[in-house]
Formats: sequence, C-alpha cells, structure tokens
Amino acid sequence: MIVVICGPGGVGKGTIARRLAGSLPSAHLARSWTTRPRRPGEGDEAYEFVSREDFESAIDQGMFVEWASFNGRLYGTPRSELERGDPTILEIDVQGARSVRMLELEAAIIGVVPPSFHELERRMRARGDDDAHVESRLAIAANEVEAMIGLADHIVVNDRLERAIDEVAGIVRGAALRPE
Ligand SMILES: Nc1ncnc2c1ncn2[C@@H]1O[C@H](COP(=O)(O)OP(=O)(O)OP(=O)(O)O)[C@@H](O)[C@H]1O
Repeated sequence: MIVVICGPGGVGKGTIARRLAGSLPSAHLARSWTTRPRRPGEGDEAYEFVSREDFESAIDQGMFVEWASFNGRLYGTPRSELERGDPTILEIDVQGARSVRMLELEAAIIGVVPPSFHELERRMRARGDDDAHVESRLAIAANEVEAMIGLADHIVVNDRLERAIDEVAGIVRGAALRPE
C-alpha cells in the first residue's frame, strides 16, 4: 500500500512521515530527489540532492512517478522507491499528490493542515526559514490547503504532533484492513 502525506510547506509532513515510518517495521519512507540545496543541519537522508542537469535527464528517462517545480526547484519521487515497503510512505507536496491521484495508484492520501496560518508561519520561522521563503510559502498555502481538501482521502490537523501522529497511524491501520 502507498500512503501519501501531503500538505503545505512547513506544516509538519516531514516530521509526521518520519515518525510514522519509524513506528511501522515494514514501512519504507520514499526518498525524493531535489535540486534545492541542503538546509543547515539537514541530514543526507532527507533527500537525494542532485544537480538540475541530473534531474532533467532523469525526467527524460521517465524515472519519476511524479515530479514538480516548486519555488524554482525541482522535486520528484523515483519509480524505484515504490513498492519497497508495506506501506511505502510518500512525503510530497499537493501537486505531487495530485499526480499520484491521476495515476490511479492504490494510495491513501492524507492531507496535513495547520491549526492556523499564523501557526504555520511561526513553525517555518522557528525552523530557521528566511523571510523570502516564508513569504512565498505562505502566499500559496491557502490555495494548497483548498486543493488538498478536494483531493485527500483524509484530512489531519497537525495541532499537537503526538495527537496528529496517532491519528495518521490509525488511518494507515484502517487502510491496511481494506480488501484489495
Ligand atoms: N504539531 C507541531 N507542533 C509544533 N511544531 C511542529 C509540529 N509539527 C511539526 N513541527 C515543527 O514545524 C517545523 C516544520 O515541520 P516539517 O519540516 O516537518 O514540515 P514540512 O511540511 O515537511 O515542510 P517542507 O515541505 O518545507 O519540508 C519543524 O521545525 C517541526 O519540528
């Protein structure tokens, strides 16, 4: 089964996806490719950091299930990352989730929303994002949340992290019980 964790930048999808993967022994957290530079303190495991040239040649070779351009950077999920775990967890933005839906993959799409846009801004600033990044993310966050509400199978408010993780884990357990 594929579980998609999607949401606007800074909402906490990465944190939730990592915790979920850590709590399910057979899960695989899909590693995305990106052309964005690594943030200070970010580990090697966060992404496969590649050049734009390598990314574009991978697109030409049809390597990605989905890819998107975001704030001038490219992000994508390689096909080789699918079906590597049960579930395979994809942490992607709303555009990526839309691509997964269009491909009609067997996927539970979980949309993560912030308790408020004020809190979303606070978390991005607390994470050390610069002003330009925070402003560009906030400018599209409301549209992303609206699109996600029309797209996702489940919406989870990331108010308290532990509570949100429990809710996501419950959804994944429920989806695993559904007959193929
Ligand atoms: N429920 C929560 N309460 C308070 N802080 C949180 C909560 N969930 C996540 N955070 C913090 O908010 C920040 C953003 O979380 P995270 O990096 O997981 O977001 P993201 O959606 O993956 O962002 P991006 O798409 O930009 O990578 C992090 O510093 C994280 O520790």
